Parts: sequence; structure tokens; C-alpha cells
Amino acid sequence: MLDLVNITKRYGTVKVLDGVSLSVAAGETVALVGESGSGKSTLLHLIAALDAPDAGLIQVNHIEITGMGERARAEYRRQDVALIFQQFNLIPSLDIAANIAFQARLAGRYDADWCAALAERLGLTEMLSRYPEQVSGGQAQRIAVARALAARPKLLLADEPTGNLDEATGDAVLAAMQELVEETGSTLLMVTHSTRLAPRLSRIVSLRAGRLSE
Ligand SMILES: Nc1ncnc2c1ncn2[C@@H]1O[C@H](COP(=O)(O)OP(=O)(O)OP(=O)(O)O)[C@@H](O)[C@H]1O
Repeated sequence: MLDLVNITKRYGTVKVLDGVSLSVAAGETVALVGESGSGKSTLLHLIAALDAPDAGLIQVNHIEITGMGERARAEYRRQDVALIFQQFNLIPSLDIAANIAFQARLAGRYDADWCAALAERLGLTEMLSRYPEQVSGGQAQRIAVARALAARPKLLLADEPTGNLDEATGDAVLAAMQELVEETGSTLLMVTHSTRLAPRLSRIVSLRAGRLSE
């Protein structure tokens, strides 16, 4: 469902990605590991079409996103892909319920029952009428997970989604996320530094010196 072919990306003179290829089947859950600065976030941004590679192809469900115009890219970002960022990017002026519903509404797939179920499973029910400034970092992270899953994305890209959580909470959030990803039939690509969490996914790929290995 996701195919990367020979992706190259440089920032100035630094080649961050140097011929990265990867094929991920629908429903797989993949851990993306690698040292700090190895290009993991860069790779997620390229797959989310937030940035473009210098060379190479990215296909999602056999549709090439690298050659798309701006409108098609925006439609792809709205409909097919969801990103959980390291900094959550919650919308300060919206309450938690509206934050969770946000991407699903944009995609035209808002489902109140599913949003309520996500809030319940991620332990957010008590805080739906609060605002982002009134929740903790760990809660904000769980809200970002709920928001990403609310739209039932085909492809879920997560940048260290449990990085701010203590071990027990991180484990619980990952377990809930995996169950929900399976229920929605999404494909998950998750950056993690955790050698404890990575093996829980179906596959681990490692980025090093611009190259990817299994
Ligand atoms: N917009 C940019 N302009 C210039 N250099 C950049 C830019 N974005 C990233 N880089 C550089 O590219 C390299 C890869 O960064 P990236 O954030 O993808 O790494 P990462 O593996 O996600 O790191 P971390 O685990 O620390 O989050 C780093 O050396 C970074 O400084």
C-alpha cells in the first residue's frame, strides 16, 4: 500500500536520505528506528506530502504522490493520511472534543460514536470540554492519537507518539493505538526510539547514513 523507491533528500550539502526504498503492505505496522538526526521525521514528512523528495517515487495505493499538483496533494493529506506529530499540533481555540473531530470533519467522515469510542479507549472522556492549554503533555499526546484515528486514515504516520509518556502510559497508549489501527484497517508507520516498543510492531526498519535496512 506504501511504496518508496530510491528516495533522496538533501538539506543544503547534507544528503539526509540517500536512496531509501521500502514497501509496506496494507495493515502492516512498521517501527522506524534510527539515531537522532538520521532522517526519520524527514521521511514521514515526505510520505505525508508535506515536503517533496529531490529524487525517487512515493506511491500510496499505487497512486504516485510525488508527481501530484498542490490540489491533489491537499486532497491526499485530507483523505488518506494522518500524522501524529512530536509536538501534537492541537488547535488552541477548539475544545478537546472539537480537536478530536477536526480531521474527520475535514475528510467528511465525522462519526460521533466513533469519536466517543476513541475518547473512551484513550481515557479522554472526562476532558472533552477542556481546551488544549488545560491538559497535560501526555493527555495532549493521546488527544493527537484520537484525532488521527477519528478520520479512519488508510495510512497513519506517527512521530514518537509515546515519547512524552511514562512507561506504563506509553505501553497502554501503544496497545490502544494498535488495536484501533487494526480495527480501522489502517497501515501504521511509527517512529520510535524505544527498543522496548519497536518489537511490538509487525516489522522494524532502521535508518542509518541515509539508507534503510530491515
Ligand atoms: N528544514 C530543514 N532544513 C535543514 N536541515 C534540516 C531540515 N529538517 C531537517 N534537517 C536536518 O536533517 C537531518 C534529519 O532530521 P530529522 O528531523 O529527519 O531526523 P530524525 O531522525 O527525525 O531525528 P530525531 O530522532 O532527533 O527527531 C538532521 O541533520 C536535521 O538537522
